[in-house]
Amino acid sequence: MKLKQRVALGTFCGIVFFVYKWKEFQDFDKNVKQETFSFSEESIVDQDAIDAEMSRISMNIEKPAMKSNAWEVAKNWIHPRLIYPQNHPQLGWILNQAETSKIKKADILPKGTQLKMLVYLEGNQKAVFKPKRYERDFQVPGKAWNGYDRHNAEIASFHLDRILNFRRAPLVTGRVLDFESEVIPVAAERLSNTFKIVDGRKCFYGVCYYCNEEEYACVDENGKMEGSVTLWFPEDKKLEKIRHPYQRTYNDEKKAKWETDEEYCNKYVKKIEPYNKGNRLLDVMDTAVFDFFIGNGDRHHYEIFKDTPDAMLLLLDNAKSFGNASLDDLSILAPLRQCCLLRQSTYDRLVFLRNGLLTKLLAEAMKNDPIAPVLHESHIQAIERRMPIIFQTIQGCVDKLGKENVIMEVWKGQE
Ligand SMILES: Nc1ncnc2c1ncn2[C@@H]1O[C@H](COP(=O)(O)OP(=O)(O)OP(=O)(O)O)[C@@H](O)[C@H]1O
Ligand SMILES: [Mn+2]
Repeated sequence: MKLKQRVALGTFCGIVFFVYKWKEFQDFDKNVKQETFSFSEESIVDQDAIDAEMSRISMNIEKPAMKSNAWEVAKNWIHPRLIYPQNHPQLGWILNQAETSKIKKADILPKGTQLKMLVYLEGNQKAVFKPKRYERDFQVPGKAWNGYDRHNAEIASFHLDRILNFRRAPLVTGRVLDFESEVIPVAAERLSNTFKIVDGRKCFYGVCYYCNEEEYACVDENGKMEGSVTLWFPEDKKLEKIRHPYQRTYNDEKKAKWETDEEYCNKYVKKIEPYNKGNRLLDVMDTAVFDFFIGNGDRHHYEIFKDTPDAMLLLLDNAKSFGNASLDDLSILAPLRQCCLLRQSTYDRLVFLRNGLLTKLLAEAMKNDPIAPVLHESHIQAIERRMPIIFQTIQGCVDKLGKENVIMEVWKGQE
């Protein structure tokens, strides 16, 4: 062989070898990716699924062709593990009824620590009215449980419950009351005993644990009082209050067990009923995700339907959320980080909703609420910012324990 031919052959073999090795390297890379399971993979955008979801979430106030009244429909929706069905085209109508029905009686609701009223709507439906205390752009300083209740947070959280498809929150709408004509004439004496006039405006301070004469809600310059209306559960659905296993001490000097021991869940929570197997602990995980999105650090207790087998953890009382949009309180995610469990359907849902769809749906859901815009833009941005933090937390668990030990539809308990 001549020198030129030898060089040509050598170069050719070199190229073949390089291409072979390069391909091998790429395949290796692919294998590694498949094995380690990473959230950075692009999710497939299914436009039909997105359109279907947009129409599921959008609200139509027209009365559907049916005989029953709105309260009956809402009552019949309730199941031990769901408050309303996945498809609920009647919701807009039901909430519109809650917004417009005549108030037959307004009373105090002495339960709880926060200012509110109990109203009786025409057609025998009770509802909780939480009044507006802050302007939308006000950022509540301090911790994720500080400040007064936020009526708009109650509304936004309900719609988030729909979008995440948890369906464990009672139905909520905004409502603007004309205090003079809608409340005063029907106020129970114990409520009107808490009425006062401040700077020429009608106000009430109610009866509750923290209620007092100096902390009141007032009408605006037009005599209107904005608030949220939460439909009361049917009387036969009695509630049982349960201490949350990740309850806070609300005391900087005193840490709760879960704050000092990352093994708290494995050592204690996973071993005791009702968390040792089944749905409850997975409900607690869903709630941690939910509360982290909304910035609620105040779930000291939760409620379930009493005497109900496999009862859901109700997402009742979400008013201490959407306070400070710049605060991402990671301690709210502690249950997820420590227990390292997540329902498969919740995980799938989060994958579907990331990359902006969640807040798009939320905007669609709330755009026609009577008190729209429900949330200040900063809170919408906060929700988007919190999504990748949730995924990082899940990824941390999966890296440690493997996907099959973290993400599951049913939890069978510790071996
Ligand atoms: N929609 C509802 N249906 C039935 N019961 C309800 C409803 N809303 C509230 N309640 C009952 O009233 C109690 C107080 O309501 P809520 O938790 O909203 O008030 P709160 O003042 O924020 O309470 P807390 O200070 O404990 O956080 C609840 O624990 C529950 O038992
Ligand atoms: Mn509360």
